[in-house]
Amino acid sequence: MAVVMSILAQNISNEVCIIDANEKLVNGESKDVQQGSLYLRDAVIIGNTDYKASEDSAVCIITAGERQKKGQTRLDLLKTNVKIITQIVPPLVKYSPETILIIVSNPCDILAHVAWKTSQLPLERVFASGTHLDTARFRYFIAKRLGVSASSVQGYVIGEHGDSSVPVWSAVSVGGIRFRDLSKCAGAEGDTDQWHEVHNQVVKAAYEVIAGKGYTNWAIGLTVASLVSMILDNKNEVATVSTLAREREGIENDVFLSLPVVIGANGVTSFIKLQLSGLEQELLCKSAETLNKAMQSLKEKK
Ligand SMILES: NC(=O)C1=CN([C@@H]2O[C@H](COP(=O)(O)OP(=O)(O)OC[C@H]3O[C@@H](n4cnc5c(N)ncnc54)[C@H](O)[C@@H]3O)[C@@H](O)[C@H]2O)C=CC1
Ligand SMILES: CC(=O)C(=O)O
Repeated sequence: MAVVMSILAQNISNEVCIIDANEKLVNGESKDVQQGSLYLRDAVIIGNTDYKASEDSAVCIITAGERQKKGQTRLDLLKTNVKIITQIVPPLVKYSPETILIIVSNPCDILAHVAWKTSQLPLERVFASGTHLDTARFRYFIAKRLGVSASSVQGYVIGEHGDSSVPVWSAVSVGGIRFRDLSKCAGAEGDTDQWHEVHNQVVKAAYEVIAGKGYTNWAIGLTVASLVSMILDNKNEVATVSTLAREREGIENDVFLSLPVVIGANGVTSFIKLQLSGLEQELLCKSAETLNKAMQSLKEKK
C-alpha cells in the first residue's frame, strides 16, 4: 500500500490494481484509497484476488510474501517466499505479457532471479528493487552528517539487498566534489572520521525500523515509485537495482545483485562501469558468493 500511495500521490500513474490472496484485506485497502480519490485526480484504484483485473499492466510490482520477524535476516525468508513467487508470476505474465516485473519481496535478489526464470520474460524486463533503497539510506545518512540535502550526495550501495551489501565510497561525491578528496580514507583503512559507521547504519536500518513498528514500508514505497516513474517516463536514470551480474565487475557467479544501471521504458537498458577499489571489489565478490550459496541451497531443497 505504501508503493500504491507513493505512485498515486506523486501522480506517477493514475491507475493502479492491487492483487492480494486475502480478499477481505484487498477490498478494505482498495476501498479506503478509492474514497480519497477526490484528492488523487480521480485515479482508478482496483482491488481484486483475480489476476485478470491486472490485465495489460505496464509494470507489475511483487511485494507479496512473509516478512522478517525479530532476529530473522532477509535470507531466512527464502524457502517460503520462493513458493509464493512461483505461484504469482505465471498468472501476472499471462495477463500482462509485455510487462516489466519489479520484485520487492525478500530476499529480493534471489526472488528476482527465480521470477526471471519463471516468467520467461527478457532479462531487461525483470529486476529487483535491490539496493536502490540502501543507496537512498546511504545518501540520507551521509547528507545528515554533512548537513546538506540528500540530493546533493551522489553514491551507490551495490551487491545484496541485505547484510552483505557494499558501499562504494570511491564513487561518492558531494556537490560534484569527489568525497575521497575531502576525506581520503573514508570507509577504508585509516578512516579516522569513522565514515564506515554510515554503512553500518544502512545495514541496521531495516532491523531498527522493524524493531520499532514490525515492518518497513514508507522508504521502500517511495523507492519503488521512483523506479516506476523511470519506466513510465522513459527517464533513462541511473539506479542500483538487482539484475543478472555474471561477468560484470569481476563477478563469476550466476547471481542477481545490484549494480548501477540505466532504467527507461524497456527496463534495464545498460550498465554503468564502476572503478572499484580493491576492497570494494573483494566485498562485492563476497556478496555474490553469499547470494550464490543461498541460490544453491534452493537446488538442494528441491
Ligand atoms: N526489498 C525491500 O526493500 C523490502 C522488502 N519487503 C518485503 O516485502 C514482503 C512483504 O512485506 P510486508 O508488506 O511487510 O508484509 P505483509 O504481511 O504486510 O503483506 C504481505 C501480503 O502478501 C499477501 N500474500 C501472501 N501470499 C500471497 C499469494 N500467494 N498471492 C497473493 N498475495 C499473497 C498477504 O495476504 C499479505 O497481504 C516481505 O518479504 C518483506 O521482507 C518489505 C519492505 C522492504
Ligand atoms: C525489509 C527490507 O528489506 C528493508 O526495509 O530494507
